[in-house]
Amino acid sequence: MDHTSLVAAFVLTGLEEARKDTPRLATPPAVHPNSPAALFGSFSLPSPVPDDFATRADIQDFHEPSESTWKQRLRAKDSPDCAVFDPDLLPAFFSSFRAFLDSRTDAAFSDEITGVLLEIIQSDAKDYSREFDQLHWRVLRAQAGRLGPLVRKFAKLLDPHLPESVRAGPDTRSGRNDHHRGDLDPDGDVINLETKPAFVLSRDQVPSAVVMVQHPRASTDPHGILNRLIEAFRSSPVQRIDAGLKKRDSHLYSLLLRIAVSCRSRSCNTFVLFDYLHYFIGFLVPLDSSSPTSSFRLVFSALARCDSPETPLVQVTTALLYADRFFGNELRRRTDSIVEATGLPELDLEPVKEEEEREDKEGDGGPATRTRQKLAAHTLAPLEKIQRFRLVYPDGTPAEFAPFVRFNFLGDAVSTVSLEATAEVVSMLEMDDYLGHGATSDVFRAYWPSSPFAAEPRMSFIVKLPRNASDPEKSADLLHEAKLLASPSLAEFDIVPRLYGAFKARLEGTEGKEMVALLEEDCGEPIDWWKDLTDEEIDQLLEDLTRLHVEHHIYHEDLTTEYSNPHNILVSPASPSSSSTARRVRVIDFAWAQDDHECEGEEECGELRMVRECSGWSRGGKA
Ligand SMILES: Nc1ncnc2c1ncn2[C@@H]1O[C@H](COP(=O)(O)OP(=O)(O)OP(=O)(O)O)[C@@H](O)[C@H]1O
Repeated sequence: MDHTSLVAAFVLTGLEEARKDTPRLATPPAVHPNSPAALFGSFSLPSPVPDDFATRADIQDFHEPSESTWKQRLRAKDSPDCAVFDPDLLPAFFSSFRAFLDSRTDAAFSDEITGVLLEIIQSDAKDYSREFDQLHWRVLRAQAGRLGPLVRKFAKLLDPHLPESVRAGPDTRSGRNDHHRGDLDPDGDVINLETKPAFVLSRDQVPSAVVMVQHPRASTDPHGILNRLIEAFRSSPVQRIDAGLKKRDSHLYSLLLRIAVSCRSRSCNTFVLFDYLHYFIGFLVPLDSSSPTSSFRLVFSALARCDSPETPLVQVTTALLYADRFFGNELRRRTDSIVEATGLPELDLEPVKEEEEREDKEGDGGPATRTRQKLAAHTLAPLEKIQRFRLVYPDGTPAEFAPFVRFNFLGDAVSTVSLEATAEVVSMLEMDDYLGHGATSDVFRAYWPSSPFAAEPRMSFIVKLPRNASDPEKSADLLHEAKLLASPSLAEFDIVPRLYGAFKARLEGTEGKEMVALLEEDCGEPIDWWKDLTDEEIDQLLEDLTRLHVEHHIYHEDLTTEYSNPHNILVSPASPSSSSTARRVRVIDFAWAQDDHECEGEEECGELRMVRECSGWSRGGKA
């Protein structure tokens, strides 16, 4: 078998078949570092950077011992100073990788691998090249899953041919190379960041984060976030990531910080940013390379299509695994020359500081609490009064759904309310991050006021839509959740999200079918493990859950995954209405909850016992 057909056989018939047929690849590494576990961290991307993300001024006090509140903050050294746009970075990076491959003794093999891989990519690209608007974003999201296996295949083909010194090899660690909040970094600092990039590629414990932009028109619309990224750098290829940028375009600001958090929380300096169709490749470059604690610049390339034969995404992604070996110096040189030629804009934090001080003086509690209290009162109250809304993507494009209309769900059945147009004002609610889904709903974070360009800070809330718009059962499950959350006794119980309203929209092209949407309070981020809660928080949670059972007769049914992970327990910073600085632990997702539970008490009740046992194991682990 010649080499080309060998490679083709390997790819087409799978690893096991190829192992049988080929003596040259007969002994692939037993444990490959680019295993699926390493490739797929998670496909959800909860925003790691809340909208009230600390400014650089706030970051300075991060190390204060009184800092007991859980906050997702960048430490000063993690915060990129500025972003540098290098349109030629991608081709330069790719050709450098190709030159590296070509310098191997069996130079021809890189072409053969490229050929086989390109074929696969381009067959995938046939789907992508269909009219974009015909592709539902859910389909695109599912297709993004193909990238991981492609990269894995490519890395497997490549690795055995590389010289020992750069080979990923069998000994390197497989699995996610994540740091968890509370771990210590190499400098002994507590890591206080939790993010979920799309997945993390890991080689020799050097990871690369792949950050997915969960928005269907991020790069296809002129005002999509990726195009806005390019637009922002059109006049100057160097931009400060500061309060000025936050004011001009808060989405862009959050995106750049999110990239930095995704990378830095995994001690990783390389990333791919993509939205299924287009991608950027980028790096965090230390300002002072001699000091590992120096702050960083974010450097990224121009937008490239995923199916481009020039720079196939899968090869570029794989190349990131080897980037540190041959691209570091060149990258620094390029960055420095752009920054020198352009000059670094001045950092201007004064107006923001003044604003914050004014707010602090007016409030009652600690600074963070007062700000939120004020914001909550001013910005989220109108949500409860909205009668009709349309969903809008961050670029202003209306989502495909008809306007939603508030309805009295405590009295009405789903399909009987009139949705005829009225002269009432239709609010535009802007979806932002796609937070994820369960069996029932797709969940988005949204902001109020909705304009990304508004000067005032915005508050987030949650939009829950049924997973399958035309399935009446999903809408009925959401309605069930709404009824529970709105019941007078539960509405005041802080452990559950506040419901701002239930709405419905008529589905076009269906015989009178309607879908339900819920607007809920944003309860923060899900915890990964029980050990993410302190002992005091677990005690409080157990007490609250017992109240939920005994006083409110609610049996949640879905508190944990089948592996006992607490996926419906969320944490958020301190309550806006309390002077306490403790973070809040909340329970979400009442779509399947029973509301007629006669609880036999914590000794006998299955759900209470299960939570006590699972959280108890984690306490045992801590001790
Ligand atoms: N109120 C909220 N605040 C913050 N994030 C939320 C909120 N509600 C949902 N989410 C996010 O959305 C994800 C999916 O939500 P949820 O579990 O409610 O979906 P579901 O379809 O109702 O679940 P299930 O399959 O259990 O019925 C959650 O894991 C969480 O990340």
